[in-house]
Amino acid sequence: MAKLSVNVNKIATLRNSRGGPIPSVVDAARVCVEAGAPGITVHPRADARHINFDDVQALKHLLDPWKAVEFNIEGDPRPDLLNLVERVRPHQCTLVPVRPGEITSEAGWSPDTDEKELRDVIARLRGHGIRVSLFVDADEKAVQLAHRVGADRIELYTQPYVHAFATSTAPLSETLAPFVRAATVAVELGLGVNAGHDLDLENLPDFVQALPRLDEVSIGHALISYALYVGLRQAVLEYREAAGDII
Ligand SMILES: CC(=O)[C@@H](O)[C@H](O)COP(=O)(O)O
Ligand SMILES: NCC(=O)COP(=O)(O)O
Repeated sequence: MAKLSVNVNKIATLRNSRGGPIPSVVDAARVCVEAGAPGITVHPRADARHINFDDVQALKHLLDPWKAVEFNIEGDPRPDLLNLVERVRPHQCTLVPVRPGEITSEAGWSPDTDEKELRDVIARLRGHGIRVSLFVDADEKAVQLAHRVGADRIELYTQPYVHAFATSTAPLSETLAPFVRAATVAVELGLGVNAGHDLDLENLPDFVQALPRLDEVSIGHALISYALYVGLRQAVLEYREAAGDII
């Protein structure tokens, strides 16, 4: 079983497409938590293509009274984002590498990333009581990096699993093996295990079932897209069930 954290980036994408206030990110997040979602995730990118800093502050205000709901802010460790995270004090900050011009996340932190910068950023955020997760590929060396730089958790970048799930003729166990191994190493090192990117109702159950530990899955694009057909409350209920959260 894994806790579902709903990424509401794409609500802001739709909102920004017309330049007005609707749909409301806060109203959408409220529907999610009222449907029992244990977490809300946002990724306020430098270009503010969807979630902006005002959204983050408004979500913090919404979620504060919901003591059982976690707020997760993702992003690259740029100064303005770190200052925002220090002001907002979310439960978790997920550090994600960002490549110029990317449409979406394309990979986790490389195992040969400069450790000092990451270690200093992580110590700064943890000093405020914020749990830090490091976004990594399913690579033992990247998991070991996360441990060396003092992260509390890893977040496994699941797009390679999703792609193989949809296209590969190899046994599913082969597709899952790197993720199982990476999660096993993480547990051995005392790290928590999160996962995310392109997960959906089809590929999620097998992934949740296979890993030795999975604390959280953050899901946005597929869930919000599905909600366009069935409604946001129903989408959250189905995704909670697919994540193994007993409804
Ligand atoms: C880290 C991750 O895989 C997702 O949070 C992704 O970065 C979402 O960003 P977009 O919603 O801009 O695609
Ligand atoms: N960390 C992954 C996330 O927050 C949502 O990714 P996606 O489901 O929008 O691909």
